[in-house]
Amino acid sequence: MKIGTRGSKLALAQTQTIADALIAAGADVEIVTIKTPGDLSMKPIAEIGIGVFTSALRDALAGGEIDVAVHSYKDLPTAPDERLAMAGVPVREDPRDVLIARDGLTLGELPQGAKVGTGSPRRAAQLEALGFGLDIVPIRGNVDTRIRKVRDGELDAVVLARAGLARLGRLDEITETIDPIQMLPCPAQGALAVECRAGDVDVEHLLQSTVDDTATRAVIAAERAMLRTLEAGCEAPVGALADVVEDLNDDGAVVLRLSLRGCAAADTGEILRASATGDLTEGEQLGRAVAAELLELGAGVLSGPEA
Ligand SMILES: NCc1[nH]cc(CCC(=O)O)c1CC(=O)O
Repeated sequence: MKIGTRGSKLALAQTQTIADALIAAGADVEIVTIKTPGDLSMKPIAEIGIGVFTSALRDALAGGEIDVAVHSYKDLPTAPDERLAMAGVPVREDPRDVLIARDGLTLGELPQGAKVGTGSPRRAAQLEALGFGLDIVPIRGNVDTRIRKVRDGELDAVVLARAGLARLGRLDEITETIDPIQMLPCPAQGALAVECRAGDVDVEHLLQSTVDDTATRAVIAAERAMLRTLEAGCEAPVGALADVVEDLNDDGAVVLRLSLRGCAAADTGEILRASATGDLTEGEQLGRAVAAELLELGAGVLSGPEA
């Protein structure tokens, strides 16, 4: 079974976890790396286009060059690919964003005018809205490159996904895990998407029984439905975080519910927020409802070009 992945250190680390699970289940696997336009160009993501990290992998999968594709879920476009099946959504890593700053500093301790690197409009919009007077510097590149800009003194700090650092064994370099009250992560951040060809039922069943997690599917469904309703891509200034929470029903019994918080930047720079809870099985409806509230608050103005 050929498992396709991007060739970055992070992509290889996350693909290895899937390969290990399949090997443990008795499968014979080989990892195949595929170059994507997102790896070959250092232009801002918005200029390269949608699916820059995922389209080449999906084409290789549909064309039979590989049998399984492992993606960072948040890099996938919101439109489904009818050629493929989403066969596995493994337990996700901590979805929060983190700060890596010089001298062990936290966001609140950075001086006014401190240079904070991020290429993400979502992170930039939420950092600006904190009102700390930070100087947001657009950057791209892999995790190593971004952290090096802090070590070299070019930047005071960078904001990254905690999940990427966890997978690379670099959690000890974090100077603050940012509270979702200050910054909501990208929808599906920290989650993986494992696809096979539609109709390849043996592979689909194997993935479902080895790497799939029902609770993760529920939270991802809510976050992604919100994003899809806002017609925004992974580079849009949209944050979302769903959690499975305990609640009491009318009889006083404990039930599991889905809680979703979302935010979107208005063109004024103001961050609009909405949240709701719903049934565990109704992530889609919950996501659409929170998106509808954000649109009503004025988020419609940002559903322009996505990338
Ligand atoms: N935007 C690039 C990207 N795509 C996936 C991750 C790793 C985190 C994840 O798996 O969600 C990253 C790096 C980052 O945002 O710091």
